[in-house]
Amino acid sequence: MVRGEFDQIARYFAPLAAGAPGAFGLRNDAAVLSPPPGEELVVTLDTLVEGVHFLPEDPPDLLARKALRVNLSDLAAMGARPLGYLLSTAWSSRIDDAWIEGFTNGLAADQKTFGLHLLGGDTVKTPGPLTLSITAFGSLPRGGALTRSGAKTGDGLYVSGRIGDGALGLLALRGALRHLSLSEQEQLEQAYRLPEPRCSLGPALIGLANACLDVSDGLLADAAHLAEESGLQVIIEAPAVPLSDAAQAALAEDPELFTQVLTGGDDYELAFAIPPVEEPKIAVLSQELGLSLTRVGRFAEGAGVLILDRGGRPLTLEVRGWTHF
Ligand SMILES: Nc1ncnc2c1ncn2[C@@H]1O[C@H](COP(=O)(O)OP(=O)(O)OP(=O)(O)O)[C@@H](O)[C@H]1O
Ligand SMILES: Cc1ncc(C[n+]2csc(CCOP(=O)(O)O)c2C)c(N)n1
Ligand SMILES: [Mg+2]
Ligand SMILES: [Mg+2]
Ligand SMILES: [Mg+2]
Repeated sequence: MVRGEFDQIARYFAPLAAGAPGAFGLRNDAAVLSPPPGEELVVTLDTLVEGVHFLPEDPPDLLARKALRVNLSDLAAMGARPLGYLLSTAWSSRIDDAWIEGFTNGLAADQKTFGLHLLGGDTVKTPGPLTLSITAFGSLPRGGALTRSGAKTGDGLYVSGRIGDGALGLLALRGALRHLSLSEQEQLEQAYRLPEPRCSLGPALIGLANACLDVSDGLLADAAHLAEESGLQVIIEAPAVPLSDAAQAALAEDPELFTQVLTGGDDYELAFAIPPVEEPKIAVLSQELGLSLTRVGRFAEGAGVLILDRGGRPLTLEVRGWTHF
């Protein structure tokens, strides 16, 4: 069964807005939102399209959480803490009430985890693929935003967590990593379906990092964005790229998969530039957050991205990351 549009909003979406007074119970034309005193708003939007960003069989609760999390990752990349979000859903013909219930249960769980509420949105039906769009709002101390453009020569390039699990997870879901154990495949699939936005790390990097972004298109492509915006070259040491045990097992069987690790995307880790004087603080922060923060390279005079193998020789890769066109 599928409820009518307004019935759906009242039944499934209004409860998600109950904690946000400015959302008026989703019974008005727009929401009212103010950042905390002394802070400024940070806004971002990402869209997920079935077949492009997720698989038709992805469970609705995980998909909802991924849609929210990719946006939280962009807020974290700027150093912002989440405040709230708008949700646009274009339901395809296969979506029924049970599916929507799973979807909104996923949102409810992550609202709790990350401390934000639904503020409003839009519900439409589409003859095309299921399409979800979230606009997330966050805030940070006035003037504190991290950007992609501040890296300096000699800064270290760091990444959070592990790189490549998301991209390998998609391969696992497509049946391309059958040589791995079931638990290794599941670990990678989980990384693809439910990324971990680094919401505590981002704000902690204000005053430490000279530049920051989140890795969504692939480490090479996104490191190249940092380099370009900062007017520098970025040099990445391939052996330093942090890999999970499951990813290492995948690479042991097929070293060619390293290209996927570097360019496949779906990581939602932060990549950031740290000046040498601040580098000792990164180990402390890593301890405090219980999150590995790994130096994978450095910024130098020049342009573009250079990736070096174990012997310091440049690797040549045809692709750098995901692009839609
Ligand atoms: N259609 C658009 N209209 C206006 N701004 C856009 C549009 N598409 C992208 N942008 C802006 O371009 C910049 C880069 O967007 P992009 O989507 O590549 O970054 P991202 O969200 O960090 O990456 P990803 O989409 O892979 O998660 C952002 O500032 C974004 O707001
Ligand atoms: C089914 C399926 N096929 C391929 C991919 C890989 N992929 C798609 S978009 C994107 C970059 C981020 O998106 P955007 O830049 O649009 O925010 C990546 C890495 C996927 N996630 N699911
Ligand atoms: Mg985007
Ligand atoms: Mg981003
Ligand atoms: Mg994004």
